[in-house]
Amino acid sequence: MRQPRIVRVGLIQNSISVPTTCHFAEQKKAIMEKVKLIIDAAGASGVNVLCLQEAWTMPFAFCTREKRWCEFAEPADGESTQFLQDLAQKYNMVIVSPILERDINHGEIIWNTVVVIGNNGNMIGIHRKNHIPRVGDFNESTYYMEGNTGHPVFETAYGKIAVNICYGRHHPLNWLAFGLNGAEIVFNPSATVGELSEPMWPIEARNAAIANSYFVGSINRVGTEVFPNAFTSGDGKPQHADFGHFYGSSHFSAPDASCTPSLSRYRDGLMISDMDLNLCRQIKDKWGFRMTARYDMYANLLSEYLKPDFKPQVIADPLINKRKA
Ligand SMILES: NC(=O)NCCC(=O)O
Repeated sequence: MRQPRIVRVGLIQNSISVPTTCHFAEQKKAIMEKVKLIIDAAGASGVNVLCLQEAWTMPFAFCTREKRWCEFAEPADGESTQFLQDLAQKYNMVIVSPILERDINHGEIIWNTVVVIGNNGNMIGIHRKNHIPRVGDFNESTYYMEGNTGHPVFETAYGKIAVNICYGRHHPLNWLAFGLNGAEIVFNPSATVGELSEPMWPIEARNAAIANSYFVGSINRVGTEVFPNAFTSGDGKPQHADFGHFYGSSHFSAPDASCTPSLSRYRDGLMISDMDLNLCRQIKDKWGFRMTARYDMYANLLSEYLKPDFKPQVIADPLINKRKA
């Protein structure tokens, strides 16, 4: 009986614009100029909520473990947020902006953060990446720690949104927590390469959308970023100067298990999809996942598991070694 709640949602994937050897200010400016054109296209298309890719203002330099890339970090209300605030207001659009944050009020430490900008150009709030990868060349723990902002859901003019940043998509409890807080759309801005994660990419977000009865917007950058100094992955293989290929393939998943086609593996792109947020409740009513979830049972297991004297509940076959030859 409710009126449809149609929201037009956009995802932007892009490569960097100039080589990583250029002056940092030039690199950032070039990316901002390129992304502005795509945001303008989203605005002209009537997008209501738009999400950019992880650390969109910079090359994904964390593989290098060189600290000079921290130069790209900026306060949550800094240059890129101010740049996007104007565009959010101009296009009456919510913009989700993942950046490298420098927290000037807390010792200038660095976080992997998303800034949520309302359609009036106001800053609604921030969220910091909960799970930090230590896999292959993704040595991000060199730069920032696990986030301290929990699982906020941002109530915007167009719906309740949340952001599960990149590696957090491998953690089902992270997806769950955004759902428990009432998210209707969860964005997953990412930076990941084909050799590492491509077989997982079409599965994890889609599973999360089904299990949590919400929409998911998955974004990955595109291209191969070559860095000035070679680095190793600590796996005995030769040193190298790039991560491999960021495979794009941004797409949406819906709570009814449907999904859109993906953007290109190679080119910049803007994915736009209209979604009726009523589907979240309709699927909850149909499947009853929340109702049947037995959260009390799992809360109990988790609290037992955290105790130092926890013993796994394993029932061994008493005849396990008794088989005659
Ligand atoms: N940026 C990031 O967290 N990448 C980790 C690699 C992955 O999760 O696929």
